Amino acid sequence: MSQENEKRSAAIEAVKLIRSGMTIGLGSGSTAAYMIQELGKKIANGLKIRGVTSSKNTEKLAIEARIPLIALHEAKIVDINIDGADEFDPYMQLIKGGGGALLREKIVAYNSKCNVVIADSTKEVPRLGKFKLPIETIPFATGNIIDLLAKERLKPQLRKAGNDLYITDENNYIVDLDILGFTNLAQLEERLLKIPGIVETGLFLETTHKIIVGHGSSTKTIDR
Ligand SMILES: O=C[C@H](O)[C@H](O)[C@H](O)COP(=O)(O)O
Repeated sequence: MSQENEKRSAAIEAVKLIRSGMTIGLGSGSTAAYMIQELGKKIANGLKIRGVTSSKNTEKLAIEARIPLIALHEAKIVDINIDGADEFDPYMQLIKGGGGALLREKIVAYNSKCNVVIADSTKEVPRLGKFKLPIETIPFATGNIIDLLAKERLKPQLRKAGNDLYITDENNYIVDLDILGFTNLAQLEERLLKIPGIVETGLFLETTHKIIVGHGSSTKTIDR
């Protein structure tokens, strides 16, 4: 329960950054869901914003919260993108994609002026990698990608949803990798993105400007 309180506190703190007229990137996951709820309350009280969603699930929540939505291309550039993370380290590097939304999330982050991450205190780690790194792969290539990455000591696991394979919003697969033994994350990212069929990785190494972490009943803010 306290983890949920921390998520909610971080989300509420992040929403304080939002002003009328802004275009907001709406992240995915349980922490982002608190932010969407909070934005919905502010909109009911007169806040005028537009949202760009990062997943089908977020789109559904945003519609329920009555947040006016526009397509990414209509927005061109997002003013503030608020999203969760599965892990963050002291260099503001992230692992994302625990919920499978990493591809659209990375696209929204790339097209945003300011990226704010909201998280509970369990997400803060000295070094990324306890959480398995999700990568999004094209189904046609996935078997060969798994064979290759197994040889590169990344212990690839094809993600399942119950008895079925997990399918992303872009109709791809997710493969989870064990990156604990890898210290040069930029090099790892470059290596992975060179393999045809890997569409994107859940490593967000340079995009984050601000992290708001729930700590007990308060929050801590880390700025770049
Ligand atoms: O694919 C999911 C996203 O990257 C989420 O932002 C991430 O998994 C964190 O989710 P949560 O806030 O539920 O821990």
